[in-house]
Amino acid sequence: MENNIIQPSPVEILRKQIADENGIVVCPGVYDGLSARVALHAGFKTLYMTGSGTAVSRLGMPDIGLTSLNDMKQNAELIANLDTSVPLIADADTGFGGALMVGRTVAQYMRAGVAALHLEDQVMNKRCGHLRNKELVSEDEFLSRIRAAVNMRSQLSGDIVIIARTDTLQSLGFEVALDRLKKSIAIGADVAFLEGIRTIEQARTACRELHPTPVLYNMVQGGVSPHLTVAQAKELGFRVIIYPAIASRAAYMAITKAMNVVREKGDFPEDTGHIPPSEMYRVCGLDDAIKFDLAAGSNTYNGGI
Ligand SMILES: C[C@](O)(C(=O)O)[C@H](CC(=O)O)C(=O)O
Repeated sequence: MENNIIQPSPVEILRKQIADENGIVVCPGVYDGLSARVALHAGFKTLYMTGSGTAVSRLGMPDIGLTSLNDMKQNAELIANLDTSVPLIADADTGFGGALMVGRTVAQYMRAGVAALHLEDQVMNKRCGHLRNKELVSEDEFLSRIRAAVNMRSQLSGDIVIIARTDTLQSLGFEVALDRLKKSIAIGADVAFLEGIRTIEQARTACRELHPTPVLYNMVQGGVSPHLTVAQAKELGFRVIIYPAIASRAAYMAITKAMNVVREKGDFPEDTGHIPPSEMYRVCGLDDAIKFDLAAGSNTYNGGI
């Protein structure tokens, strides 16, 4: 029976994607069920759950350390399970506390079906990596976060890709940042994430120095890092590229426009999105839901919708 075929787990799929030295894993940032569905419908093979998008969408608050483990884990679980053949890389901020708390975070992300998570070295009162005046924890504290993640992974049966992110470049410089990433890799981190890269030269050097460990590029629109295409990032040596703000910015701009049109014109003209409701429901899995219902012998949707 079709359902008995053992599918590779999301983390197995991701490990294979990342292991391809000639490829680059392209991950659009998504922040909720709809943005994830649209990305899946567009054909992306890996997704990224943005903490920033989670903060603005779930809390209506900025990315300044307000999302809790529960907010992030619930969002990640929802997104990761829409299509388990497409792995999810999820933001885990600082891990939300000391070593024990980081361990809980890793365990909960693993149980939620998340394929990879990233942990950073900002203080708990963190902020978006592309803002000014970030505060950092000591190297020892950061490494204890990574060690806690690695230890929890080996304690549980299962797997998760651990991505070490450092925010030190802004205030402590390139050498310190690279050193923290190298030490994280020595402890067991699988992927390196140098936040806030400023120049192409830094990008190239980081990929070269950290090789063969895969390095992730954070392509934030309007952020501090150089604008790179997928092809350019690949050429520089990156093996993963995330577009964290792609969906949240698009939604923000489109919603703003639609709200202003209705408020100003007292009307909602055709060009502001007249699609039948079923179009969006289809992208959100309507056909599969109907198929499942019919196969169960229910006749709820026999007459169509
Ligand atoms: C990657 C990131 O952590 C995120 O939350 O998506 C943010 C991106 C953003 O704020 O757009 C970051 O700190 O770089």
